[in-house]
Order: sequence, then structure tokens, then C-alpha cells
Amino acid sequence: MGTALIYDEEMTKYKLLWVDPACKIEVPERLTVSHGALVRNGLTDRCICLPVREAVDAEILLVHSEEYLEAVKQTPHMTLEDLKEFTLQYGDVYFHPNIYHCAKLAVGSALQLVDSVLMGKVKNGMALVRPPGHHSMRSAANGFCVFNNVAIAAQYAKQKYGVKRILIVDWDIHHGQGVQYCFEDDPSVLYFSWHRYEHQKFWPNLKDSDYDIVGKGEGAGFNINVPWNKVGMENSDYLSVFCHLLLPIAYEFCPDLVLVCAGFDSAIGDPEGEMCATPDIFAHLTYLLMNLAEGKLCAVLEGGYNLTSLAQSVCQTVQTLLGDPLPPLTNLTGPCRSTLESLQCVRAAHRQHWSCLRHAVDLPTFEISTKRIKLSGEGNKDEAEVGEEQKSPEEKIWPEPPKRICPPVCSAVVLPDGVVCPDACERLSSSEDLGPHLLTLKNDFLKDADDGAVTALSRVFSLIDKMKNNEIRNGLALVGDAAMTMTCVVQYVAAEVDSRVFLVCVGNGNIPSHVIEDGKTLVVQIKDEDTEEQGSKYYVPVCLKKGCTDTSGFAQAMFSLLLPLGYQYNPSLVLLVRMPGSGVCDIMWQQLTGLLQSFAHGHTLVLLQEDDKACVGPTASILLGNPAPPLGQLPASLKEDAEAVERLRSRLQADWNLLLTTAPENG
Ligand SMILES: NCCCNCCCCCS
Ligand SMILES: [Zn+2]
Repeated sequence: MGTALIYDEEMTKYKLLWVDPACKIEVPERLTVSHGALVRNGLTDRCICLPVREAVDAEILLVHSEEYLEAVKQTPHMTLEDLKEFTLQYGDVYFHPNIYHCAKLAVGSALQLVDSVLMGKVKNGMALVRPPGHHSMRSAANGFCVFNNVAIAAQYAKQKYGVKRILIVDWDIHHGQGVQYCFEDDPSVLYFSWHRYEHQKFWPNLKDSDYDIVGKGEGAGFNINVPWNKVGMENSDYLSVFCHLLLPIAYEFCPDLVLVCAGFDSAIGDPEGEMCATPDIFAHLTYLLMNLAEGKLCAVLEGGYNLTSLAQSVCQTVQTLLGDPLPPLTNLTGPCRSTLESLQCVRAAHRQHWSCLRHAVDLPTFEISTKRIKLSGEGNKDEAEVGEEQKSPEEKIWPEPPKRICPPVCSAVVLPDGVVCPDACERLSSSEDLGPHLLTLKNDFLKDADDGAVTALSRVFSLIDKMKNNEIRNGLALVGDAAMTMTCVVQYVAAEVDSRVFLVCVGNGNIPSHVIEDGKTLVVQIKDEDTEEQGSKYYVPVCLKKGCTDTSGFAQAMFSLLLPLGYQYNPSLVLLVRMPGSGVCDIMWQQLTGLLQSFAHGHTLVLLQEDDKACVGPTASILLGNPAPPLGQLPASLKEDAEAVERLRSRLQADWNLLLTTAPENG
């Protein structure tokens, strides 16, 4: 199934007709440069372009009042003076004779997208629309928004398709208060928003946007606000919030559909956001959300006012929806103090509502306030960063996102004879020239192994060589001895100068110490046996009381340990090993296989042991880019496991600060 793209140039045909400094940034070119970039990068040709349609009254009335709709209906016939007059009753928004038409198209586009995804015509999609929607409220236009496109789409999905749980992620830099008000007492819609806040000093200056506004009545816990109290936030800050807050809760919620208020004013260069996250971050945010709801994701454009970063961010988002490899994120420096304060506060505020946060020992007993008195001269981010001269957003420069090339082959496999090759995978043929390393291999690696093992290992090495040359994206091998093969692979790759292997070992089994010492391999092992050694910077033993059968504990380790470590380590290869008898359930295994493709351009090598051959199909399906099935609503993990993971995190965070979730006490 493909990716839908919905765009119509009709939505460029309205603009600001008078002087209003607050609104001049919302221009038609926002859509034309976004769509133009998609065309230029050959992305529109790869999408399924769906036609727009006008929303009908009944759809708009899912969210808005009749009096508001009737009022907006009058605007096409208004004179310029009447339009100005009409606009005065709302904030930071303007009207135009054609904006009602465009607002109906914007809603209709979002509904077309929801229809095509929920009817299974496409796997995901994006709607490029104007006017945006997330600020508009039941009876008021606001913040360039007339009708609340995404809120209407959510109500529509519930009403027409009986969708039970919808996650709305609003990564726009402004708080989508319109969405919050629409669903604040509705437990079937989990609304997540981060937004520039600066202790209520930033627009729309609402107390309702702070971290302690968690939803009302039945909806308590289903509204998550992450305030950014400083500008200059970077990729690390965004990833920290995803790993330590949004993803654990989203997996526990287990949505049937993900809607994204895809605003790109949270990207570098934007005059509104004044943040420093680069456009490629949206490739990762999109991908991380695609592992939910079996990939059913609808992204709807909201803000984004720097035409360069907007266009790049839109391309990064659509390329990920299309399944292209993710660009590695470089120099992740870890979250700043302000982010940690916000993260700590919002985790504390939601602790009682989400079992994934229940045992988080990092939360303060006291209610820490982010309403700290601003120290004099405190610039953006931490004092340490304040040295850099404050460039205006327009002067900010950043590298063009790297090209994301799809290798000619997606998944190559090494299987013993007699094991069927999964559809769409390419089997490394036995005629494959076993290459020069056969002899060295025999000498260096396998003294007394039988020829079958030597041949298999040489083919595994070929998989690695092909990934290095980007001939294949990922690989899977079914071998006689997974532990031995793992050790040989690490040794083989460590011979490369700038190699960094992220070894994820699921299940018990001894990791030879030489693998860990060279610093060229970061090992995370999830197992059940209690290990006496504490591990080290490069060896992270996660011990679960019930072992890998404990889905909740496993999931918690995946988000609060594996993902942050993987991002900060930025490996050149991911080696995922399923030890025999690990007990990990297939869906958890598939989710893990999916998430690990965030790293190393998707170069993942999976090793399975022969008696796990039933896992070949399910694993290959994920390696080919299919979404993993949902884990189901996750119960709380065992208290002692959660505390063990937290202790591990607190021990490791000195070396890996993406693991941090609280602001250090000192200073
Ligand atoms: N500095 C201009 C103030 C604009 N305030 C409204 C912003 C609405 C963004 C919608 S994504
Ligand atoms: Zn915005």
C-alpha cells in the first residue's frame, strides 16, 4: 500500500489584504514551496495523489457551533471593510473572500486522508493545507485557523469508522488549544502537544498550556502539554520527550489511528519558534509514530513560516511515510536543563494516569515548579550555550538534509537449504563467491567448525559487506549458533576503522568481554538471569524478573534505554540477535526490529538460531517495511523491573545524557 498526498493549489488563493504584523507570515507561498519541493525531489510521483473535496456543514459541525459556521459563511460576500470588522472579534487571524472556501477544502483534505487510510487504500499520508486548524475553537477563529482540521478529522474517524482510540501528536511549536479544548474530557482521544511557552510569556499565553493541564473528568491523563520554557531547543530535546514521555504513554494507550498536527514552525530558522531542531528530525518523529496503530498515520500541515526549513521538513516527513531509510542524526548533545525541568514536571503530573510512569523513581516527591525566577541575562537554552551570538531566525543556517538513498535490495537473507525464502526477500545464493575471507575466516574465527558453519558465516559477512556498500538495506540470517555468529560478526566489523556496532541481544547468553572493551560495540542485552556485574558504559545488561516474556518491562527498556542509547551512539550497523529460548513474544520482537531501523540508515542484521526458524517470516515482514502489529494496551511493568531499569538509567546517564529525565540538583 502506498502513501497518499493531498494538495490543491486552490488553497493558495487567499492572502492578507491589509496591514497586520501578526499575520503577515501566513502566506500562500507556504504551500507552493512545500509542494514544489516534493515535486522537485520526485516525491509527488511516488505518492498516491488524492483529490481534495469541500467539507460539508455536518462535518464542520462535528467541532464548531452553528452560529460560528453561519458567521463564517457570510465572509465571501463581505467588502474589505466588513472583512476587517469581522476579523477584529478574533485573535491573530485574518479573513478573505476566498478563505471560507479554502477552509472547507482544508477540512475536506484531512477527511479524504482519513478515509483513504481507514478504508485501507493507502498505508499513511499527508495533507498540505491552508488555513491551518489547531488553534480554531468551537466558536472562534484564532492563530491563522478557521476550522479545526485535525479535531474534525478525529471526530469523523470516531463517528464514521468507530475508531476507539486516536492519538493526536501536535509537533507544531504553538499549543493547539483548539484541539485541547475539543477533547479535554474525552479518554478516546489522547492529545499531545509541545509548544514554546516561556512561562506563559509566549503566544497564546495561556495557563491552559502548562504541563499540569492533564485533561478533565474521564479525560484526565489524556491531554499532555510539554512547555518549552526556552528557545533554541535542538534535536536532542525533541527526541528526549519522545523517548521518555510520548512513546511509552502512546504504546500504553495503543491507538488505532495516529493523526499529526504537522506544524513545522518547530524547525530551525522559523521566526515564530526560534528553535534549532533540523528538518531531518521530522523524519525520525514520523518514523517513531509509524510503529503505532500498524502504521495508520495521517499528517496534516499546520504552521511553518520559514519557507526553506518548511519545504525541507515536509520532504523529510513524506520520504519517511514512503518508507525511505532514515538519515542518521549527528551530534546529539543531550537535552538542556530547561527541557529536563519540563520533562520532569510533565512526567510527575501524569504519573498517576499512566502505569509506564508509576515506578519512575526519578520523579520528585516535591512539586518542582518550572516557574523559576528567570535569572538576569539568562538567554536561550542553558547559560553554557548562551555564548553563541543570537542570530535572528532568518540568518540561521543549517546543512541541507542528507540524501536518503534506497538500496536496490531491501532485505537479503542467509538461510539453510530447505528453509523457504520469504516473499520479496533476496536469498544470498550459494553460488555467491565465498570470497577471500573464507581462509582467514577459518583461521581467525572457526578453527574446528564444519564447512556448513564456515559457509554460513562467510555469507553473513557478505550481508555486512553489501550493507556497507548500500547494496542492501538490511539482512537476516538463520544460523546454527547465534552466539558464535554474533561474536564473529562483531569481530569482523570491528576490523573496520570507523565502525560502530549497536548490538542488541535478546535473551540469555554470554557476551565475550573482548566484544565490549573496544568501545566499537555498544551492547544492550535484555535477559532474565540476574547478573552480578553492573555492566559498563558499553555493556548494558537489562534484567527482567520474568525475562523477555514481560512485554511491559521489555517495552520500558526499549524506550527509556535502547532508543536513547542508540540515538546517542549513532551506530554504523545494528546487530539484533535473538538468543534461543529468550521467550520474547513475536509482536514485541517485531516492534523492536521496527524501532531499531531508526539507526544506521536502516542497516540492521538480524541473527536467528535455527530452531527459531518460525520467526523468519515475521522478522522479514518488518525488515521489508511492514508495520508491526500492536502490542495491545500495556499493563504496568513489575515494580522491581522498573526500578532496576531506572537504576540502570541513572548509572549510565553520566556517559549517555540522552538517558536523563530530570534536571540535576546542583546549580
Ligand atoms: N509574531 C506574530 C504572532 C503570531 N501569533 C499567532 C501564531 C499562529 C501560529 C499558527 S501555527
Ligand atoms: Zn504554529
